Amino acid sequence: ERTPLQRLLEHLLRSMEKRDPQQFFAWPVTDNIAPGYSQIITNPMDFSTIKQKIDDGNYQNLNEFINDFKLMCSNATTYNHQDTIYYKAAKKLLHVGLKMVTPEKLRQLRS
Ligand SMILES: NC(=O)c1ccc2nc(N)sc2c1
Repeated sequence: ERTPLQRLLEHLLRSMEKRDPQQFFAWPVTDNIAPGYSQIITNPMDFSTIKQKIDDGNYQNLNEFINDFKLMCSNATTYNHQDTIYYKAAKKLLHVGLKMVTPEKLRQLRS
């Protein structure tokens, strides 16, 4: 059975995933597609891992979820050069995702 927090996080995750249509952030990045990734990025994160953590009841609050979202985006801006589609997508996704969790947006969800 879903706790209220799990239901909120599932909703936010689905909304964030919709803003990643190319699925750059859907799965863990492999060294095959991104040479040297595992040496450069010490704390990988992706939407499928976030989903599993929600399902496992791993997040104690909204901020822990937001921190993983920020980590996912910052990993992409760390590994990928500024002129890549991945870097640009990460910047946009971060901005859009954080707008979803403003107090105003959260209040609309509660009512
Ligand atoms: N999330 C990422 O940083 C990411 C995703 C996909 C991808 N595909 C490549 N060829 S490099 C790369 C990086």
